[in-house]
Order: sequence, then C-alpha cells, then structure tokens
Amino acid sequence: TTTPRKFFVGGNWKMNGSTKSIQTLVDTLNKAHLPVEQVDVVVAPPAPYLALVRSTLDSKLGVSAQNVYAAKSGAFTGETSPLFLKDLDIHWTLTGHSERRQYFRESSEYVAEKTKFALDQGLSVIACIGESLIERETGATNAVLASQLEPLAAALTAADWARVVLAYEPVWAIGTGKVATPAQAQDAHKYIRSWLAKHVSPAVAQATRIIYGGSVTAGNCGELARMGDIDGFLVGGASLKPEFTQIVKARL
Ligand SMILES: O=C(COP(=O)(O)O)NO
Repeated sequence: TTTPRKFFVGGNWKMNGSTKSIQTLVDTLNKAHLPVEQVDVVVAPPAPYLALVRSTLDSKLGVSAQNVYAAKSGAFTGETSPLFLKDLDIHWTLTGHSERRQYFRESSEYVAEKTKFALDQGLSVIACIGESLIERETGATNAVLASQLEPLAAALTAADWARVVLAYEPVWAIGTGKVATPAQAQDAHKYIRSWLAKHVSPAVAQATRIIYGGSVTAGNCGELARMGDIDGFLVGGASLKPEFTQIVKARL
C-alpha cells in the first residue's frame, strides 16, 4: 500500500502588497480556519514582509521565501540567506520560478545548486519547472522538463526529496488567464512522476508532491484537483484574494 500524498497549496504573492494589504490578507487567512490536517498551506510574501507575515499568520500555515541565495552570509548584495529564514522560523523557499529564470537568467544548474544548499540548511523547497509556449508548440515539453529535472536529480539525495515539492508551472499559463486543461496538466505531471521513477526512484516518484501553477482560480481548481497526479497548486494572482481559501479546499 502506498501512503497518499497530502494535498499542498502554495500562494506566491510575487512582488505585490503593502503592510496594510498584507495585514488584511493575513487576517482573512487566519479567520478562514483552513483544513490544515488535510492540506498543507504555505504562503510566499515578498522578502521585506517575511517577518511581518510569520509573526502574524496562524502558525499552522507555512511561510516561504520566493528565492534564496546559495550561501549562509557574505558580500552578496540584495540576496536572502537561508539562515535568515530559519532565524525567522520560516521553513520554506521557492526556487527556480520561471520569472527568475526569465528575468534573472537562473539556469537549471544554478537552481539545483541553490535548492541543494537550501535543503542542506534544513529548509523545505518548492522547486519550480515548466516549459514556454514555443517549447510546448514545438513538442519539446517533455525534453524541457527533463532538462530542468536532471540537475536536481544529480544534486539531491533520496532523503532530500522528502523536503521537496515540485511545481509544474507552464510559462504560457502564468499570469495569462490561459490555464492548462486538466488533461494537459495531468499529462505533464504524469511525465514528471515517471521521470522521477526512472531517474531517482519509484519511492520518490510516488511520495513527491507535484503541484500545478498557472492561472489557477476558485473556478478551475476543482477539475484540476481531480487529476491523479496533481497534488495541489502554486497560486499567483488568486493567492492575493480571498478566493485563495476556496482553492485550498479544492480537493475536499
Ligand atoms: O507563477 C505562478 C502562477 O501565477 P498565476 O496564478 O498568477 O498565473 N505561481 O508561482
């Protein structure tokens, strides 16, 4: 028998918010009494607001950085150390979000290096992968996903994977309102899981949560959540709204 994977919903606030809007959002989340026994919920505020959110959000909800640097401290102006997060009782970080790959030229090798470093510092990681529109249209989706997974598989031990959630976020669905169809998302998740089974281990493939991101809303999350290899969501725009609490309950 295999242990069912606990549903996981992340909220990526990206570069949005203010003290006032964040306090309102935190208040909404605290009052929602989210079903944390059935769903892992983690929100990722902008770095300047990490301490505020951690100190005011219900402790049963996780807080994540949106990015970290692969060093403990030093002359790396502008960067966030994993040690800062642990100091703030924050146990998660995103790595490899497509916006960091696109605007800040983060390579899959670099993403794997920072993912491994964060894990070695005791953090859990939401590691992001996903293809562009041209890659999908030219039939390169699986090859691209494999190329993004390879450095991760090379860097991580089997034990590391227990603290990794993979987020499949097709770039063409992020912020566009063009959500992947349940079949498109399921196919990609199924490929990722089969890739893990072959290149890491069947046990890691079975246990690793693979969550979908890209224009998820309260309206489309239900049908996506019914797909066997979709273990949750990484929500952008909708995570800034009260409807995020509906998305958390997508599989209930
Ligand atoms: O980038 C995303 C998805 O963003 P949207 O939900 O706004 O498409 N999650 O990390």
